[in-house]
Amino acid sequence: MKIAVIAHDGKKPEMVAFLMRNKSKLNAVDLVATGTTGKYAENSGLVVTKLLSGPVGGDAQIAAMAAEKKLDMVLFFRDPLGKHPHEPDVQMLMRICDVHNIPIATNPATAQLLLDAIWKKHQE
Ligand SMILES: O=C(CO)COP(=O)(O)O
Repeated sequence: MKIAVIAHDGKKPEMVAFLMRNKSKLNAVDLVATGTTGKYAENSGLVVTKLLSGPVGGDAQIAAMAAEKKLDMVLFFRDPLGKHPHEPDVQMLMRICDVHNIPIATNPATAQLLLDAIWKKHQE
């Protein structure tokens, strides 16, 4: 199972807390993240493949993986109160996930529900 994790700066602490809380489930998962998110994510002790930082193409790299159906799920801890110079990339990533029917969570509550669901499905 391959899961992409992305967090805007204002949401990185929540993202790390989420990873720590779900470490037992995520240990067996192939995790990929945008650059800075990945560095923070490693604080949880999980192994993470780091791509480019979001504003310089990381979101686009994750979108490309989604378009090629190489991802099972995207966990995107968005900060709706922040300004992002790469907002077009953010919109593009969400659009591509919708185009290719890739599950995408944009807040921690949905991320938890999606992870629990995909985990249960894989246990069956
Ligand atoms: O900008 C991002 C998501 O849009 C995340 O990028 P970083 O993980 O490099 O901070």
